[in-house]
Amino acid sequence: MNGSGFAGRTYVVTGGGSGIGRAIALALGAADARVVVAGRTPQKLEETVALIDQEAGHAGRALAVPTDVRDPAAVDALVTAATDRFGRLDGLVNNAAGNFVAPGIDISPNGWRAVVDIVLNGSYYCTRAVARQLREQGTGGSVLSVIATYAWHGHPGTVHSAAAKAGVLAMTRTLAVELAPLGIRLNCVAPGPTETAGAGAALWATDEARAEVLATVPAARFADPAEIADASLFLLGDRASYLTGECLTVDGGQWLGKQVYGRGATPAARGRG
Ligand SMILES: CCC/C=C/C(=O)SCCNC(=O)CCNC(=O)[C@H](O)C(C)(C)COP(=O)([O-])OP(=O)([O-])OC[C@H]1O[C@@H](n2cnc3c(N)ncnc32)[C@H](O)[C@@H]1OP(=O)([O-])[O-]
Ligand SMILES: NC(=O)C1=CN([C@@H]2O[C@H](COP(=O)(O)OP(=O)(O)OC[C@H]3O[C@@H](n4cnc5c(N)ncnc54)[C@H](OP(=O)(O)O)[C@@H]3O)[C@@H](O)[C@H]2O)C=CC1
Repeated sequence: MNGSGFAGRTYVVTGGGSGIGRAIALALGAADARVVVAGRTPQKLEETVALIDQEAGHAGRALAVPTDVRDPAAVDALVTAATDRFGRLDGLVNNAAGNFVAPGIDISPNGWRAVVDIVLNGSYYCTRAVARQLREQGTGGSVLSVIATYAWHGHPGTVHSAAAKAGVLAMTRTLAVELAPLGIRLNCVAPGPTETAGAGAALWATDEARAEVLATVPAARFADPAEIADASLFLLGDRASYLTGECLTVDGGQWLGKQVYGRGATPAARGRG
């Protein structure tokens, strides 16, 4: 990725201690960016930092800042820690999320709040804090939010997450217009089912559930987190310099392949996956 424009830039990645967030953090590090990873579990963040340092061949390219994105004061402190360490910011990846499968009618107010606070409120607090820093610097920058296709088609069993991801998409489109004069671009990436421990535990914990998910994907496989990271770096970086308020779907055709009549319409559903 040399020559991609990331060298020397600094990006905050929430949920950077695992799964897709770690893959994005590693891809940024490999592109010579400086990376600040934030999440609730220090050990997972330090592992990501060690992997970035290992790839770079030296320490100092990455920083772990334990942060709960639901706490606006902690998010402000995250941005302060990042700028104290690296001098400036260039962008943000809103990747942190929480999820579980339950009928909407049975989710407790606290369960609803847990997911919406992380996904929607956390993304807003982080976007606000980073955008204020970019405005102060007068440099512009780029914000990417990781959402899901059910932000627009909905999905039974995850009403809290679908509603929160839809909110993040609306936030992105709104702020893309408000912040364009400051040179700040905002976009979303919507992954399809991606092989991560977090999503596996939350959404397809059994072999049967996993097979059901796979049957919905025309490409007949899960995504590798590195494939989501590739698309993410495109949206974050200069090759997407005139692109704002958009959402790039990276789902192996899953949502377009939704069945509207009886028999399975995808190769996997027909047993050829
Ligand atoms: C296509 C896919 C797209 C998206 C993929 C992803 O997002 S993958 C990303 C996947 N990665 C992750 O999800 C990783 C991060 N996930 C997490 O941190 C947790 O799953 C969290 C979101 C619940 C937050 O945890 P926390 O420590 O802040 O909170 P807590 O433990 O105290 O619970 C709060 C409330 O939620 C309730 N509740 C919880 N589970 C269930 C359930 N199964 N059933 C019903 N309710 C449930 C719990 O009972 C409580 O309510 P109560 O009893 O007080 O009324
Ligand atoms: N994997 C998939 O199939 C899909 C994933 N996505 C999205 O991709 C993103 C990454 O998911 P994935 O990598 O699969 O799952 P993970 O569970 O690995 O990632 C979630 C991350 O969010 C962090 N996090 C959770 N709560 C908070 C919080 N309150 N404050 C700060 N960080 C928090 C977790 O770290 P910690 O617990 O240490 O805080 C974890 O690193 C999410 O936005 C998810 O919705 C979208 C579509 C499909």
